[in-house]
Amino acid sequence: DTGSAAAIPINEVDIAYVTPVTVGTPPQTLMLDLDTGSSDLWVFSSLTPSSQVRGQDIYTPANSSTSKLLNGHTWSIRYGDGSGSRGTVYLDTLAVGGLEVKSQAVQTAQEVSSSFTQEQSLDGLMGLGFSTLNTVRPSSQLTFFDNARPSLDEEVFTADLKYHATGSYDFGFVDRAKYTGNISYTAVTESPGYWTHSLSGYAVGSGAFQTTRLSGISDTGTTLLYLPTAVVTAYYRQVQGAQNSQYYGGYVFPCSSSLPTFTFGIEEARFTIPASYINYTRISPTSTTCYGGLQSSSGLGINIFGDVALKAAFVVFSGTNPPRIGFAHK
Ligand SMILES: Cc1c(C=O)c(-c2nnc3c4c(C[n+]5cc6c(C)n(C)c(C)c6c(Cl)n5)n(C)c(C)c4cnn23)c(C)n1C
Repeated sequence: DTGSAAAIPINEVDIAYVTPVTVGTPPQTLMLDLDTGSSDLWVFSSLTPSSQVRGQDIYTPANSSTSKLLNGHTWSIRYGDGSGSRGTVYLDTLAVGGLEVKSQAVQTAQEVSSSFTQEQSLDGLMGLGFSTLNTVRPSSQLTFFDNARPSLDEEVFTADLKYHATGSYDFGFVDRAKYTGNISYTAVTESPGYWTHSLSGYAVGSGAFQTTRLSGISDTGTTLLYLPTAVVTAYYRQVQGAQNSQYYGGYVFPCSSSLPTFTFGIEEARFTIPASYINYTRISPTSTTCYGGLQSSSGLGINIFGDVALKAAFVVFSGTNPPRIGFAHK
């Protein structure tokens, strides 16, 4: 089996991407953020207090003939930006891009933090991390990818996220039409449940490539690219008027400044992030100060290769044993 679905940016700066997912019988369509940095599949639902729902589509288990309450099971998750949600669990049929799983744990939110309520175009998340990270208790549940594995033609899913455009997620196959050249693979460690791997180094603009292994997680659910302070200061040193603002919580610069590209290595391969991806957004609609798409990971305890980096490549998440991750040009 295979599946293929769109990855649609939810706003004009690609702050997150959503993918149509059908749940239940008859199918209820929700727009979920496929997130390789977590492993819970949770949705706005008929159990979410109406005061916390503002325009989202909801999943109503009572309207699905195939829904089954997973008795006595609850979940609670906290994300890197401080947002969170919690609730109960149903099992139901769920499909992404024509790929169906019969008995997927669908975590129904009974409480969501305000940042989720405020984001009307996001109806929940589909975690595509390793199932060890799943927060359902007393027994943890499998991700959609882990449930689909036995029926997949190939134990992979791929992410083709695009800059200011709709990309795609494919399950069970690597679409030769979506990339050029070869795929450069590197080892993944499942600790502690993220797609953790290393970069072989980096370069700022046309500068020399710095060979240094940088460990981090490829996380489709994180907007920006977070790297060590040494790397980030080397980058913004090349940007007129850039400063690390306590007020804005990161590197900002005059929107008129010209930015260098940023290149990262996957083993011998090199991927260059265009300057436009790093000139992320104005700090407010009328401001002439812009916020960088490359920020420091100090304080996070981990480097995060978020969408700013991932959209510069075609990425293969391979669930083989041992797992590996591949990057190709597109
Ligand atoms: C350690 C870490 C992160 C780890 O991942 C992280 C981060 N970066 N994007 C996101 C997240 C997103 C993507 N995302 C980011 C958004 C921002 C910054 N804003 C203002 C809005 C409205 C957003 C939406 Cl709707 N969506 N989502 C949906 C979730 C649940 C995230 C959780 N964390 N997160 C940050 C900012 N930090 C410091």
